[in-house]
Amino acid sequence: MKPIPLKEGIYWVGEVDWDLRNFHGYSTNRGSTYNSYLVIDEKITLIDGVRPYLFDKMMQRLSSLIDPASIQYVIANHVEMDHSGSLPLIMDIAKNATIVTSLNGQKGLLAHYKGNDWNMKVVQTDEEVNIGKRTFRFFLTPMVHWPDNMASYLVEDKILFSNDAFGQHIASHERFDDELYLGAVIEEAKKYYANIVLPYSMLVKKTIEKLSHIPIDMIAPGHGIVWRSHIKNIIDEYNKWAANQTKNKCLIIYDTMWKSTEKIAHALQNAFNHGGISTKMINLRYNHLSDVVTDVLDARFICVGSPTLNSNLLPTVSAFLTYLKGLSPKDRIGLAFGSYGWGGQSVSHVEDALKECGFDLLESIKIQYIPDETQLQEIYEKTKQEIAKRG
Ligand SMILES: Cc1cc2nc3c(=O)[nH]c(=O)nc-3n(C[C@H](O)[C@H](O)[C@H](O)COP(=O)(O)O)c2cc1C
Repeated sequence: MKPIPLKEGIYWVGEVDWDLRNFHGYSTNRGSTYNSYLVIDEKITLIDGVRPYLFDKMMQRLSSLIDPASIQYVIANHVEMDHSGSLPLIMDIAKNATIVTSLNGQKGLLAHYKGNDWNMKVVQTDEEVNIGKRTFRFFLTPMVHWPDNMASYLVEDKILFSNDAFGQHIASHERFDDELYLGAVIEEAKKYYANIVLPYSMLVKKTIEKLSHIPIDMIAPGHGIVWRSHIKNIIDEYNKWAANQTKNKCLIIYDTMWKSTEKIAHALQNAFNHGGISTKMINLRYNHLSDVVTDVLDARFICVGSPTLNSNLLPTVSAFLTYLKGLSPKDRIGLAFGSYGWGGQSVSHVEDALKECGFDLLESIKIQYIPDETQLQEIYEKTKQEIAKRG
């Protein structure tokens, strides 16, 4: 349980969660970490914490460096329990410590951990707190992704403790971006952005703009690896995602009971391919929602298909549409399709959901029972024309 130095006197003291595979419904195939950082100065400062079941391991790391009772500041960048869950345990040990947080952080922490009488210092954007040789400057980042979020910048060492921003769910022995395969780290950062940050892209843009004025040697997020060699790469990616830059890529997302809807899906695939658009077939029975929305992040076309089941959608498609609406990606081109037997309500349900997302819709495709070769050819021709109209 060794602490890992970031710079002199600054250590990662978090914990790796090797077994985590589901994080409030987000599939974390590579596990995760909860990153807590310790700054040893005149006033010993702890930044964020771990989930309570990992507290003892975190304490072992801390205790190898300092007496945990001597912690004077605990910076709470975010109220969510993966970072704050061990705060009551820390405050029981560091009885004289002051929690440094945003105003919404204070409200959120007191609403989570009721009945506590902690010393708390509320900070604003650009406010500074001196801890000896070093100074923390705070940047409030409300709604990236909770109202309480903030980032803490260690001025002299040029380290940005960004909490959820720039994070990735990766469990690894390695702690830095240059110690792992960069493509995999960016892919996990993309998944994190799509599932957690996407609805708040406008605010992300503003945050990046604000941060562009400060020199940064390291970005130390709340999950995953610390950025020190590829800071420009991750900021460039964040800029693209926040600007909603899509590729000429089409997702054909569906489920099917007897493969009729799947036949339509393949006819659509051929039409998009003919238009020079790369396609990805995503059967919701075999793909996790959090992976599907990772693809949504940079796809221009989103086709969604469901057969009619009991006058409604297949539950997998329904769940996907609910998740998609919540994440609200903007400026996509959508298409609803599906097979039915008699009422055929599924396609209009998909259409309604895609309209609610604000997508520009291509003409929907609805086929009774099994599409034959003529119908599939018609779907192909019609979709080709629709795509051509969009340029
Ligand atoms: C359990 C069950 C319930 C169904 N309910 C409806 C329905 O309410 N309305 C309807 O139009 N078709 C209904 N169907 C018919 C299917 O939509 C139809 O068989 C369709 O072709 C299936 O498409 P798929 O092969 O893509 O699953 C139902 C089929 C099943 C198996």
